[in-house]
Amino acid sequence: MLRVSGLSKRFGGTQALRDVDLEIAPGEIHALIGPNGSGKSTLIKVLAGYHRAEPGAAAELDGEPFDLGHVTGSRHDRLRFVHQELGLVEELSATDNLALSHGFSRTAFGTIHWPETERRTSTLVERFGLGVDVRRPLSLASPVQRAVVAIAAALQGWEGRRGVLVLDEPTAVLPPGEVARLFHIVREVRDSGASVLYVSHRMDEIFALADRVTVLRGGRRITTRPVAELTPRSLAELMAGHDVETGPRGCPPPSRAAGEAALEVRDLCAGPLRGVGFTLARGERLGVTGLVGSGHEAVPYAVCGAWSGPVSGRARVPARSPRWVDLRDARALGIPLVPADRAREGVVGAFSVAENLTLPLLDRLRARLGRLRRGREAVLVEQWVRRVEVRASGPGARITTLSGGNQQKVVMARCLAQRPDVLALCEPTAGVDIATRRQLYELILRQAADGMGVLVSSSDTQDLLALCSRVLVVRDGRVVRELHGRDITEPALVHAMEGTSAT
Ligand SMILES: Nc1ncnc2c1ncn2[C@@H]1O[C@H](COP(=O)(O)OP(=O)(O)OP(=O)(O)O)[C@@H](O)[C@H]1O
Repeated sequence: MLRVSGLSKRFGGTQALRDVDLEIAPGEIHALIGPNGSGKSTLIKVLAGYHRAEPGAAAELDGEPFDLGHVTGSRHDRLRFVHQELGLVEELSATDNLALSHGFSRTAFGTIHWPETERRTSTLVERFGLGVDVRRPLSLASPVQRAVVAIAAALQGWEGRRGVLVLDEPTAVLPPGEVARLFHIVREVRDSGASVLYVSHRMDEIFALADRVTVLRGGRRITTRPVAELTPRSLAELMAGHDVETGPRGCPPPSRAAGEAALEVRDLCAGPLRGVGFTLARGERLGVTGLVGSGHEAVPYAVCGAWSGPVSGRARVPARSPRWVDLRDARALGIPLVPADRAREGVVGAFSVAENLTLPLLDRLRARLGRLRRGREAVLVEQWVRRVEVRASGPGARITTLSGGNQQKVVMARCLAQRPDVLALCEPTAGVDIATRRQLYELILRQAADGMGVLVSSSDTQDLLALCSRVLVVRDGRVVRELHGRDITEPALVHAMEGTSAT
């Protein structure tokens, strides 16, 4: 269905793709996998006509050649894309976003037929059953709902067509229940005769969904294999180029501290949350989880002062002050946040790696008369870039030129560089490859061992199993279960989230 050969792409000193070949068969789900920065998004952006390939590349779709050497708004109607950053206009509604690519329905007088346009949007979006309000601006929707709108936008007018639907890490912000729903849609698209190119870091997804997989490393195609011939371990080895541990991580070390509180929260109400309270000990890693809409993801935002809706409750960080703080002024608690939606909330796209990293530290780096001490800034940036192993062309590189996983490391470094007593994380490993995921886990565990309290909200059970010594399960806005140490298992978490019996 799609054949690409000799595809190379360079950005200044970075060779993002080297002579890559790719072939996708008709009706195939073809996975594309590789470590952060291996060139997956670049390949997709060349296919989409956003980047221009270097001379020598050739491509054809369903037997028709097309040119990868030009930048075009839309390469081919039979290549459809859902990009990592989703490509939505968040000030507009789902209806407007879908109409941007496929137009509005018109009345006989040529004016916009709103009821019909909205009905068309609802039909597409409701396949996912997430209750997206098709009239509200997408900035007010949840990350999951925005992902659904992006997928619906790509699927418009697709039914029964031959072509390739390209999904670049569509599940990065989707909780497990929603992933199953997405798989269903992806299979439906395949069964209707189309092919799918599916980029993911999650091995389980590739084994559950894909027929074949192409592995990229360092911008080169390492291999293309039927998934049935591989095991998670052999695939991880092909990705990393050496033997890799892929099994579930053993139980993380128990929390060092008992007693001394790092953070106390009482009567927290925000979004669906109805009076949540907990104490996080120094050195403890406390998880908060639940199904979509349970409210668990509001917890880190609310204690950092980053929740956009009304908040009530009180909290204190005893190491900073014995005083209780009204959660409407939660910023006074000084807790940094690693947010769920990196592109929207985590980085300033127009800033460099260094500027993104030192943004909250400017007071510390200011000399008399308010001038920034560039030398000190450079040393600090260099230390953290090395410590979290950020791969970038240099500290002055614009943050958006880094791969997703490397951007995540910069966000994490920015929070840790503040030397906080408490760190709050929301979906900390979304879009991060296996090796980087392990590095991030180790970094967090090390900081906790030094006494930092860690509050992590995640819908990814792997994160909770690898990081947490205690997990609060939230249902309908209340904590319904508390799991400790070895009791934190995948089935126990799922049963508690869903409110079903474990037997
Ligand atoms: N616009 C750009 N300018 C400069 N360098 C870029 C640009 N886009 C990508 N790169 C670089 O090209 C390389 C490949 O990046 P790419 O985003 O394609 O990786 P990826 O495999 O999609 O990573 P991830 O899994 O983290 O999303 C990286 O080193 C990245 O920093």
